[in-house]
Amino acid sequence: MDFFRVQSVKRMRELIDQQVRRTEKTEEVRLSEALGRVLAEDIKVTEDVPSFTRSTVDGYAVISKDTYGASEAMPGFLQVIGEVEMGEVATKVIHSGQAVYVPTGGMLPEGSDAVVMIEDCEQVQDLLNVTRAVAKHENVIRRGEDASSGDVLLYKGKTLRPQELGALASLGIDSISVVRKVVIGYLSSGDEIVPYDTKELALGKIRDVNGVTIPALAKQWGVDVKVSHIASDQFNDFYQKAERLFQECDALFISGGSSVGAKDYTTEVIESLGDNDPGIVVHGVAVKPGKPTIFSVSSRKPVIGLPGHPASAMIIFQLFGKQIISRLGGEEKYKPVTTKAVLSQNIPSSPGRTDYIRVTLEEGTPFLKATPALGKSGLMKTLVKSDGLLEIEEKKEGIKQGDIVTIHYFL
Ligand SMILES: Nc1nc2c(c(=O)[nH]1)N[C@H]1C(S)=C(S)[C@@H](COP(=O)(O)OP(=O)(O)OC[C@H]3O[C@@H](n4cnc5c(N)ncnc54)[C@H](O)[C@@H]3O)O[C@H]1N2
Ligand code: MOO
Repeated sequence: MDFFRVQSVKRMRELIDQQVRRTEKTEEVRLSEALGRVLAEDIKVTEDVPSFTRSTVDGYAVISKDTYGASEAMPGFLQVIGEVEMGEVATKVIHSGQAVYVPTGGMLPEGSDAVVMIEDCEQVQDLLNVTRAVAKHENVIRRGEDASSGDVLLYKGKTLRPQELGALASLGIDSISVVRKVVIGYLSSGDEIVPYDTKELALGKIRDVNGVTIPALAKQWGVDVKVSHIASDQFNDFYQKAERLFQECDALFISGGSSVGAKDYTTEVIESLGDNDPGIVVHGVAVKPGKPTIFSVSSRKPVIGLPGHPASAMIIFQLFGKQIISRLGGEEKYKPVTTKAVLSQNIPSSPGRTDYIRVTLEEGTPFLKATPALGKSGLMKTLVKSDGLLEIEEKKEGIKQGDIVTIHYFL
């Protein structure tokens, strides 16, 4: 087999970062539709949040200095001059020696700079016995403390999580510019592959598994996927199906034929799409499983040839497909979701390639326990059993029972 442009995993990642550019297209979305989307603009703060200084507790607004030295043994005395209603403007002005009752979230009256909790004082008619001193700004959120007019609240490239949506809501922002959703194309190839809903399977045929796993993974990442009918091992049929998807999508993923068998047209088809500039950048990655991976860029679109074996296809899509999609979607930095675990048995490995071992995770203290789900890359059962992938670096000859390892979750 002639893998003429084999690269390490690290180099493959660098090449993806270099070659794959964010889709320039943006769209306006309502806040209620913006979860998981990537901001296409910086969001400037145009008003102070909160717009008034608020209490964080039920208590009495005071001038902090008036409480200095107050204790259980030696309470301080203040005069209560009124109370603030929730949601209303505080109209009273506090002078030295005075206090005003405020509920949690209520506005602090002018002149006050802290709040004494009701647990730390006792009101007898209009006299307040304060048994604990408060520092300046204790138990309050100051005007503009959350967001101050003129600041940048969120930068372009930020993926919007519930907390970012909450921050936007606090500013009253309902319409934002986000990077248009990435649309990927997926195509299974091979004369032996038949639609997965085929009831009577002819001998020699197998059901299309990758046509289900790869689009499902992509959907889990919030990507729109167009799935083509399976391409046969005939150049024209294969090319036409690939070309249609290539035109309609931001990136194309093809499974099968990435190796170099006699009837494998994948390379030829990939080279026929678009301007083929720079064309195939990588053919073969020093990785197990998934060595016969193809990475091409044509007419500024990435095209990936995934190895046909279902575990290899899923693992390669997880490793590099996720990175490509994150870059197309304009995310500031691709962050794999990982956890530490302690290994339950020795695993040998050959130096010179990165191994990805499927593992099952079990509870454990202080680390989760990782047990390899070993098996051939054509088998589904090891994937079904596993929770994530364990990476064995290129230079290592294996890892030992008891080693602390990093696991990439299947996401
Ligand atoms: N002589 C060599 N042969 C192979 C080598 C090698 O180094 N020397 N590498 C092997 C490795 S590693 C892999 S991985 C496969 C990759 O082959 P292809 O990407 O060309 O894929 P196919 O040959 O088309 O398929 C491989 C295998 O997977 C099944 N398959 C394909 N598509 C699907 C699908 N959509 N759903 C389910 N299963 C699928 C296919 O029937 C084959 O059994 O090459 C090795 N060969
Ligand atoms: O390395 Mo291949 O991807 O056996 O399965």
